[in-house]
Amino acid sequence: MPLIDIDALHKSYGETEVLKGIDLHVEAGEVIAIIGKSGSGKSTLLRCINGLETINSGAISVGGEQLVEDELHLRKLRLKVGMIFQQFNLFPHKTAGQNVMLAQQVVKKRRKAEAETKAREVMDRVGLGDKFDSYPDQLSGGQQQRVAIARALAMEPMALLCDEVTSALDPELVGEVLQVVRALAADGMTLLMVTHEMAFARDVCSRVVFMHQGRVHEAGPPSEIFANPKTPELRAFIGMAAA
Ligand SMILES: Nc1ncnc2c1ncn2[C@@H]1O[C@H](COP(=O)(O)OP(=O)(O)OP(=O)(O)O)[C@@H](O)[C@H]1O
Repeated sequence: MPLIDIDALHKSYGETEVLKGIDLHVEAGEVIAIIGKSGSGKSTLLRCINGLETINSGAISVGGEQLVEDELHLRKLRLKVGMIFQQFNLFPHKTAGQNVMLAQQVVKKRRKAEAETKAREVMDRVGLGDKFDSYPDQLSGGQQQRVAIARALAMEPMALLCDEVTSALDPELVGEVLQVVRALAADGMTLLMVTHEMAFARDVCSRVVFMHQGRVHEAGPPSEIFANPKTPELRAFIGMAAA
């Protein structure tokens, strides 16, 4: 059974249907890039998987458990998938380490010592072992985003959803964050990432999903999607992205 199973997902905001029947099945260990024009529904799809948005119809399950919209269930589901956003959303008055410890203590009810051990382990994993006691404003944007990744990893999610995690960064800081994501992929983490980094999608992802007007318009391995796009919409998008 796929780790993330999405069937006939529909999502509207008011009268506007943003997701028009999405089917997507993600196996454990897959690294999927979601690409498409602004407004095609990419972020909304991730937010639905994480239970941040209610859905109108269809079904989403993670780890074999179906998303149903009662609060307790949604909270459990959010624990199974981590999400990383364009903005890092760190608490400015807490150190990097405390930021990584906090959700563990509040949500997972870990004791302080246990949360700290885990926080040190994941800070090491993102290459920031020496920044445990630094405050966010003492860190670069790339380092802050790596703290946000560490914070998600500390919750031991079954999959990570990444929503344009490099878009807010200065160009010279993009590489270090992608390097961390690349290492997670190599370690077997299941990743679903909305990205504008086409070279990264081509090199690292096992599958590329092209969204257009609320639907999965074309999907396949990067070799096919980039070298042999079948639809005019994908051809136009790739042409635009390369420009
Ligand atoms: N909370 C909301 N209320 C109303 N409309 C929304 C809301 N969030 C998104 N939308 C609309 O839904 C559509 C899809 O938005 P979404 O952010 O999912 O697209 P996207 O493909 O991720 O775009 P981008 O690349 O610009 O982030 C857009 O037309 C957007 O204006």
